[in-house]
Amino acid sequence: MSYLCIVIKTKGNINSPTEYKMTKMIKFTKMHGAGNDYIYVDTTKYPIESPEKLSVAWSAPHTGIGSDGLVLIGSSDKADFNMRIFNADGSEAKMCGNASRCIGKYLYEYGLTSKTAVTLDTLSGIKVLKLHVEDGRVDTVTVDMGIPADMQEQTVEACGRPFTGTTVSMGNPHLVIFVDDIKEIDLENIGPKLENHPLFPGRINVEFAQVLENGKIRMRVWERGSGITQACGTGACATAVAAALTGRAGRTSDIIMDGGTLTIEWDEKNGHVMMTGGAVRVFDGEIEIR
Ligand SMILES: N[C@@H](CCC[C@H](N)C(=O)O)C(=O)O
Repeated sequence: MSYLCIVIKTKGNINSPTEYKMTKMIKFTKMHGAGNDYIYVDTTKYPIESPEKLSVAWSAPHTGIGSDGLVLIGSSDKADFNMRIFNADGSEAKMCGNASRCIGKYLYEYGLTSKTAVTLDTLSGIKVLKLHVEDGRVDTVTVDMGIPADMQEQTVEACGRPFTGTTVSMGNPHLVIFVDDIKEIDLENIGPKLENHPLFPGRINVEFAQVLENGKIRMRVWERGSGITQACGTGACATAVAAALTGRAGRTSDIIMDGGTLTIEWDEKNGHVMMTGGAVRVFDGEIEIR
């Protein structure tokens, strides 16, 4: 089977062409985890040269495919597979919780692995994915997200008012702010101000959270490089960690986001954060690169 179609168009004399135009067809899969949607490309079959630019172009809702960013699946000499994640603005992040679950589903259901424990090489280290399979399909995935770091209380001003939150790194940086009523938060305006606050020179992901009853936490996220998304896996982990650290919750929380819920357990013994949730394939497609 041929996966790559290359069309070379020439202008002028064939012996001294003045311009070559190469068109490549790239097969991709659109997937989401709790509504956090990315375009997935298997780069072992479709190598990609400028993922930063393609992430911007393909993520655009009207002129592209429409997504929160681009995820590249590749091979690794340290783990079973490799993941690279690009936000909708083309910036590369070190880790993505929702994408790691979707990759687990992709690998198993497209026959790239028959393992149900898969290791994934990311810029934030090797993550272990445990696939929960039902009737040959990956229903949910548990990811060992590692040990949270850089936890600190911070007060930051935005839109003329102070916000006190907890910073948590889950490989990528988060600022988690607990509020009494999440509906009162104007995330569209406050989010970008906090993301780009001078206190965070590398920019930051921002989560607003409200504690509900029975270990449930309602959270909304403004993602660095992508804006408001329906969910953030690393953000859900950061929220659960911040809630436990500040005595607002125990070691296990259900984080309810706009697009779905993730269960987060912060293991008391080894300090690792375990994230469990679904992964959904939306459609397969083909797109041309010129
Ligand atoms: N949506 C992701 C995180 C993606 C990267 C983030 N925007 C960053 O720049 O750090 C998740 O599910 O974790």
